[in-house]
Amino acid sequence: MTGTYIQEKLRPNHCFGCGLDNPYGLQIHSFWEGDEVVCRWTPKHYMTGPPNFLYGGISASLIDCHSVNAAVAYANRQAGHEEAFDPELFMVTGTMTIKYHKPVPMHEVELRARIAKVEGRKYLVHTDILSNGERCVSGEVLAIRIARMG
Ligand SMILES: CCCCCCCC/C=C\CCCCCCCC(=O)SCCNC(=O)CCNC(=O)[C@H](O)C(C)(C)COP(=O)(O)OP(=O)(O)OC[C@H]1O[C@@H](n2cnc3c(N)ncnc32)[C@H](O)[C@@H]1OP(=O)(O)O
Repeated sequence: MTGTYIQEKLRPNHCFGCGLDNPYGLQIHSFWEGDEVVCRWTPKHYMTGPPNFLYGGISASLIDCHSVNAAVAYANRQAGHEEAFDPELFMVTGTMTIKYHKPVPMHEVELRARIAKVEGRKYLVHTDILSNGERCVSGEVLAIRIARMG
């Protein structure tokens, strides 16, 4: 792992997926590994969908927040604000497409995101969810930069 977690640079943040200040949320912790943003995360026992497998909506939430946070980290890196993020650099999800390749077992998963394209305010991010190194879910998220809300 290189550097601290991306979410630590986004506080205060009560977002259900990525807010470290939301004790009821998913509490993802993402970090740079080369040009990819990585997160390792373990489901709670009550997050099942199909018996013994992760609920698909949780997979979508993980991909959503991990991808948007990756885009925010990328934009800050490009702007030279890697250590302390620029509070004006804020993004939301515009569009998200999820493909469920295989059911996700109820143990630790790894998310891997990479920035595929930047066009003006739009950041296209590809993220995979892997279980034991095998791709189970993939997502394409369009993060859109906006003026800071809240
Ligand atoms: C020291 C640092 C401290 C920082 C502290 C921060 C604390 C918190 C930090 C971090 C939290 C991170 C939180 C992560 C959040 C997780 C993900 C979510 O749950 S987000 C919630 C769900 N998403 C929404 O609610 C969006 C709702 N939609 C909107 O607000 C607008 O529609 C918005 C912003 C998406 C676009 O509206 P416009 O008026 O600003 O801009 P227009 O001109 O319409 O679009 C700009 C460009 O984007 C395209 N675009 C717009 N919407 C699109 C869409 N849905 N799909 C595809 N393209 C779209 C347009 O075609 C346009 O492209 P062309 O420039 O012409 O090429």
